[in-house]
Amino acid sequence: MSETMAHQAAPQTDAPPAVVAQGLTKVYDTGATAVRALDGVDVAFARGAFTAIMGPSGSGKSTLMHCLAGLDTATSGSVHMGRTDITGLKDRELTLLRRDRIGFIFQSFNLLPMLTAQQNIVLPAEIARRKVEPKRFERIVEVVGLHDRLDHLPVKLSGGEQQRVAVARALLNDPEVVYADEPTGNLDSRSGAEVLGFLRDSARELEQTVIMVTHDPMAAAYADRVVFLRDGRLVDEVGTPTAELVLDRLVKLEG
Ligand SMILES: Nc1ncnc2c1ncn2[C@@H]1O[C@H](COP(=O)(O)OP(=O)(O)OP(=O)(O)O)[C@@H](O)[C@H]1O
Repeated sequence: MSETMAHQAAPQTDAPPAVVAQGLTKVYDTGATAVRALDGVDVAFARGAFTAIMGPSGSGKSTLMHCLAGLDTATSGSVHMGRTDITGLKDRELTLLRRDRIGFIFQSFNLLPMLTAQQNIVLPAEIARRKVEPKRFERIVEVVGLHDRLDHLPVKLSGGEQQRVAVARALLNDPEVVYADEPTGNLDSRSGAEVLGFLRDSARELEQTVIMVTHDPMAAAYADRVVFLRDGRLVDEVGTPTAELVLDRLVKLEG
């Protein structure tokens, strides 16, 4: 999807971006030396857009994602989700924010082995005592193509199918943002392409905001926009990325 289309897909209101970080700084105090993992990051993520975060190893990608998603707290600066300033929230409030407003997809799928695909998909809703809308469930299962796999345990599913279950689980609650951390890191290239296609479709068709950390230029090419970190700073970005363009920028950053 072109950047223009991504912007057209956004609702025509004066709603703020899905996520905004301002002056985001994270210092890890490891005793002898302090590591400045994030050094004043300003970035906004549009609603309904699929954005990839890239950068050399150690540039701060995971730290940025963890601070944006309320999994870690910043040393200074702020993170807004919509109109909510999440910076000052207490642990309990952050837990509820993650449960009710965010979907997560991890490299390692994180499915419960004793539950079927369907049970895994609806588990977060059940824990939160939230009613699952049958239409929404059907739609999501259709998008990720899992109809004939719903009764299977994870061990009976391929890696790609397991990650599709994780994608469905993340999307079911219609979260404001889905964070994906190297979602294709454990998949072969065909299964990876499928999962990335679903993430792209969920942004296009469901207006789902998706923010993904990846090392892989091919994966980043599925996004509407790629932002680049180096030494904890946002140093570049590309709209309407291709794998070649992303690789070119990465090589420049690492050089
Ligand atoms: N818990 C921690 N304690 C101390 N330093 C940390 C901690 N977590 C991360 N760091 C440091 O912060 C910097 C950024 O790390 P981060 O994991 O965010 O980078 P990254 O871009 O995700 O790296 P990679 O691509 O290798 O996963 C690195 O120098 C790292 O060593």
